[in-house]
Amino acid sequence: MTSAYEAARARRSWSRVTDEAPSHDELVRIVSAAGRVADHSSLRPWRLIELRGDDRLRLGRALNKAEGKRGVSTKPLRAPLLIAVVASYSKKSKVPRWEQEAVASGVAHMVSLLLDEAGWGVFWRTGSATRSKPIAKAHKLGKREELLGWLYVGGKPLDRDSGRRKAIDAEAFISRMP
Ligand SMILES: Cc1cc2nc3c(=O)[nH]c(=O)nc-3n(C[C@H](O)[C@H](O)[C@H](O)COP(=O)(O)O)c2cc1C
Repeated sequence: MTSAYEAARARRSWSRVTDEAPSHDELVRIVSAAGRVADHSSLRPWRLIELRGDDRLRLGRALNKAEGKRGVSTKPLRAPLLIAVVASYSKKSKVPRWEQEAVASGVAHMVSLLLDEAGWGVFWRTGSATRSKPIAKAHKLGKREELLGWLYVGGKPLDRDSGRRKAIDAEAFISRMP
C-alpha cells in the first residue's frame, strides 16, 4: 500500500475505463475510510448512490429529458459503475450549507483517491443537467439534497500508460496573509 502522499501524487482521472468494476463490498470498504473526512458537527451530510447495469439507462433517459430530448443518452454507459454524490443538508444544524457541501465534496475526492490507489479508473463528471428536476427525480433526491455529479468508475485500460500529470507549482498556490 502506498502512502497518502504517494497516492495523491500519482492519481489521475481516467476518461476511458474498461467494463470491470469494484464490487459493492469493495466500495463499502473504501467509503468506510473516505467517510472519515473532517465534518463540522459530524453531520454526515452526504450519501452515495451506486448505478450499475440498467440503472445507467434510467440516468441516460433523465439526462435526455433534462435537455428536452427523447430517448436515452448513452453517456452513462461510459463506465460500468457510476457513483452519484449527494449532499444531504441537515436542516436543524447551524452549520451552513456551504460547509456541508464541502464535506460531501471531500468524501467524493477521498473515494476517488482510494479507488485510484486500489487500481480503479475514476472520472468525476457533471453537466448542465446535474441539478435539473428529471435528474433529481431519477435519483429520488429529497428536498434538502443536491447532486455533486457522478464518479465514473471502471478498470484502468492496459493499453494506456498512466500518463502522470505534471506536478503543480505548489509555491504559486501558497502565500502569506497579505
Ligand atoms: C465537481 C467536478 C466536476 C467535474 N465535471 C467534469 C465534466 O463534466 N467533464 C469533464 O471533462 N471534467 C470534469 N471534471 C474534471 C475531471 O474530473 C478531471 O479532474 C480533469 O479532467 C483533470 O484530470 P486529472 O484529475 O487527471 O488532473 C470535474 C471535476 C470535478 C471536481
